[in-house]
Amino acid sequence: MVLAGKPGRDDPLAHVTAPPPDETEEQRQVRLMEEAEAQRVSDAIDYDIQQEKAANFRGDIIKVLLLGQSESGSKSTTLKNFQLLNSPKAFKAERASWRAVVLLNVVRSIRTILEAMSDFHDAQNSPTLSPSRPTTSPSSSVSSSGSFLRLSPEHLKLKLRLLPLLQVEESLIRKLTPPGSPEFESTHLSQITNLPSPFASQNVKGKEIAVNSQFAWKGVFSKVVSSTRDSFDSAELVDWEDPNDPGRIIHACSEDMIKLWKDPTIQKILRLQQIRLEDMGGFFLDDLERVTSPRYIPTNDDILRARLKTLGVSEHRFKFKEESPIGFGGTITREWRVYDVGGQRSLRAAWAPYFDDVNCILFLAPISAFDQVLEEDPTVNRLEDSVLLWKSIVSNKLLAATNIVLFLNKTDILKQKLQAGIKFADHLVSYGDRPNDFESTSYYLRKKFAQIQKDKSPQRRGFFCHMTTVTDPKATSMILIEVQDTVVRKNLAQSHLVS
Ligand SMILES: Nc1nc2c(ncn2[C@@H]2O[C@H](COP(=O)(O)OP(=O)(O)OP(=O)(O)O)[C@@H](O)[C@H]2O)c(=O)[nH]1
Ligand SMILES: [Mg+2]
Repeated sequence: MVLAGKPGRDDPLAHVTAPPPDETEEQRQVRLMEEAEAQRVSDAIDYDIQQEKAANFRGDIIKVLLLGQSESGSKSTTLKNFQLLNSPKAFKAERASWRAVVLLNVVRSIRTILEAMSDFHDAQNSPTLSPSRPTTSPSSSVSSSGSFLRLSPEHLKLKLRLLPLLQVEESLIRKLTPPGSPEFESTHLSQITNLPSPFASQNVKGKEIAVNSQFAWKGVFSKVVSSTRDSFDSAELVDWEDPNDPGRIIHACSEDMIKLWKDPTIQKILRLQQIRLEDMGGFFLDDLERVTSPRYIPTNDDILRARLKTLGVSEHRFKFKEESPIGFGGTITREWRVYDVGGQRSLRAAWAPYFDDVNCILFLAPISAFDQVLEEDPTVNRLEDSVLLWKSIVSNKLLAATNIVLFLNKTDILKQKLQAGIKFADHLVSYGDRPNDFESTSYYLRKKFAQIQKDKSPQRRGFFCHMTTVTDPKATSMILIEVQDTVVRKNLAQSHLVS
């Protein structure tokens, strides 16, 4: 039968959206009200999208994407610097929430030492056992100074006394990543307490807690206190009387932790196994007395040094006032949207959807990582990974007109490593016999990144590069102000070009 021509019949959705044939007057009124409300919501969304497009076009909204490998030193730390610079009050209000992360970082460092002691002990006692770290071997019990290394009964007692910390770690992680949260599967360490020896578990080694910034982890350790007072002190959020507060056990273990970290034999064992805790994110072992004290609240510096791996992508908005470019002495407010992403290889596919409308990419390359390998793939050198990532970002056609600012970061650690005698050329053969100092190595890297950008960019773009230590808030704030300035100027120039 031919139905064409009958009103509504040639619209395939007509019968789906049509009112039910037996609709009462009352039902009709309800339906019409619901339809009107749905239309209102839809119009409001359309309006918001239009407004945002217009604001984007005028340069009122500036979108910044932070990119770089995991622990690049770093995206989340740079974001914290943005927060510190543009909304210091909000940053201060969150200080107490970071206490759990600092304590977790402390416990993780101690676990690394305990595992190194176990490896060393096992390798010493069973010459046939394949040591879990490449540099540990029975013969490695002779230190570089030639003296014979041995763990004493006192060391083993110390280790036993520190065991409760492993349960603290587990309970901190459980609170930060409750079952059902996306992070739970990737980070939980529940096996650790079920094992006869907590150090026997190979699969927890190197596991690091990751938290999706969307998840409200900052609230999980807090008392419920609501306050809009300006003088609000985030210490009020901590329930200091809570008998289950993880800080209590950590405080009780404080003296033993200090003893362990300062012990010369332990230091030598760590060196033999090439473990440099002081170069890793979240290093607080030199501040144990302070960070494990009762009623400890992290300082701004502590928060910048705290390490919490990112999963997913999160957006952070800041209002930023600046002088009007037209020169009437007034100010204009711009909104900055900063996107922090997880840098681990498996998470990089999530970056692409952000490429088509960001105004600026801040690319972070940890240049201190020249002698390290990726946690997710130990066959890949971390500096090489950063270089390859840089190549793929600068050559990406979607990003051809996007401003890219490069931070060659962790310069403090690079300096320390070179001073400690670690040879740059041993890991980068092309470096040849140039001097093993900071000036030469950083100059070499700067040139290398610049050359790649020049060769691979689909169209000409300026090379904006900063040598950074983003855990230094003062120096970083100056750099960020400069970056903000450059991006605004470039953005204005671009919008004039298109208008
Ligand atoms: N010493 C030193 N430490 C740094 C520097 N930059 C970052 N860090 C530390 O390195 C660790 C890792 O930094 P994050 O900002 O968490 O790294 P990320 O790039 O966000 O890493 P993912 O979330 O895994 O992608 C943190 O503990 C930082 O405090 C630096 O310039 N010097
Ligand atoms: Mg991060």
